[in-house]
Amino acid sequence: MDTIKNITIVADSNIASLDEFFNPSMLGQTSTQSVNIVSVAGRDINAQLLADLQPDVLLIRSVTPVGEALLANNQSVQFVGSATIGTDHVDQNYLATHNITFANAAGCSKHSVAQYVLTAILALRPQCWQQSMTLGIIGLGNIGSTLAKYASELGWQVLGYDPLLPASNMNNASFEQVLSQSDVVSLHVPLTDKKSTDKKAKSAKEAENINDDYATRHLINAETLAMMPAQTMLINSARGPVIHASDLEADIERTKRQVVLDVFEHEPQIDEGLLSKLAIATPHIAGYTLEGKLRGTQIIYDALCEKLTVTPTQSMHALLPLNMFLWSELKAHPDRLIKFYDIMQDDAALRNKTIDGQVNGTDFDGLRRDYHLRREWQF
Ligand SMILES: NC(=O)C1=CN([C@@H]2O[C@H](COP(=O)(O)OP(=O)(O)OC[C@H]3O[C@@H](n4cnc5c(N)ncnc54)[C@H](O)[C@@H]3O)[C@@H](O)[C@H]2O)C=CC1
Ligand SMILES: O=C(O)C(=O)[C@H](O)COP(=O)(O)O
Repeated sequence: MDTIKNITIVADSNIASLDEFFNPSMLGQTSTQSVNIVSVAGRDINAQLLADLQPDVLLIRSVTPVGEALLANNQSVQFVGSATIGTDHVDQNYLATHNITFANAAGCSKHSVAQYVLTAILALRPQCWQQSMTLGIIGLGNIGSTLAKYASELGWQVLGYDPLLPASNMNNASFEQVLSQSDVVSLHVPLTDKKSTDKKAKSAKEAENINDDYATRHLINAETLAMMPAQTMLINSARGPVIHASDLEADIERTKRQVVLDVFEHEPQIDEGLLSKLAIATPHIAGYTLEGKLRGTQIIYDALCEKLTVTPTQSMHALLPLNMFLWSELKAHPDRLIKFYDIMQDDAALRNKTIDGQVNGTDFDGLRRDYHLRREWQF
């Protein structure tokens, strides 16, 4: 791609600071070269649009499925960047076999999501500021391990389960132990699927390094929910289909469990039956801080610069206003939580969109598009 004169980029308009990062000067272009950036809603990026625009670069977030259906007739795209941690919407094997470079933004919002989880717990159980409790964490990668650090700052016990990592003082329990012995269980796994007998699908999983003995779709279902005492809170800020939605609804009906969902199995449509039973519900914004989103953009910008063999010159730090949100201050003044993050406001905004027994996809996406990005607390 370093020989391309003019670069055409199709990008999800929900990517933060697109123009500040992806312009001729920041992409090392000379005065005779141009960067044409077309930004559209992520769900509107389709094969026809790519055929019409013939972009060199595709920049997405989590709502654009990328694979054969999108790229079968592609002659132009050489780089796909997803400004997200999750990659379940991208067929990475398809990209690799078609010689298309892929980058995602691993870890970009790990503090933001961990802070979302902490806020949810402390909003629902303020006594946990003073009292020790056991936090169960399923998935101890970037977000799970960051959450564990906050938990230990608060003097909480951590029971962690991650079968793909070595045992450690954090990775210290079985799945059953985490579910049955925790006061709160928080999910931080990627969305992955079970073994396929189809050879092609199997090698795709191998290429993406997914160990499907531990597939996470419907990891939380009627059987696993039954392992959790009724008073155990459940939080999902990973991916909706990690929890079987109708099993969860039946479980809450039976146990009156406190459940916090940022992600939903049938997102972006949310059924009021489930919504009305949740302790906190938010529209997939756990990672939506200014820092989390800008870091996502920075990571894919750096990767594109590498592909273009130019030195990255834009830095998110030049775009960030002063951040006054210090974790040390909040820890010393728990009564300031609402000023750091008013999670109940996000909850109310989602519930207020209920019409005719559901929140529709347009309204759900609108809440995300127009979200006032919060600030990440400095740890
Ligand atoms: N709600 C939101 O706004 C956001 C949601 N996410 C979601 O959070 C997920 C986790 O993010 P990171 O921690 O950064 O990813 P990561 O890749 O750093 O960590 C995921 C961990 O889960 C483990 N894992 C995989 N299968 C497992 C299983 N069956 N049981 C237990 N552990 C398992 C892996 O070994 C890995 O250590 C992402 O894949 C994404 O889907 C990420 C960012 C924002
Ligand atoms: O990074 C991820 O993974 C996420 O879930 C994102 O924060 C979600 O944001 P969108 O990509 O859907 O804007």
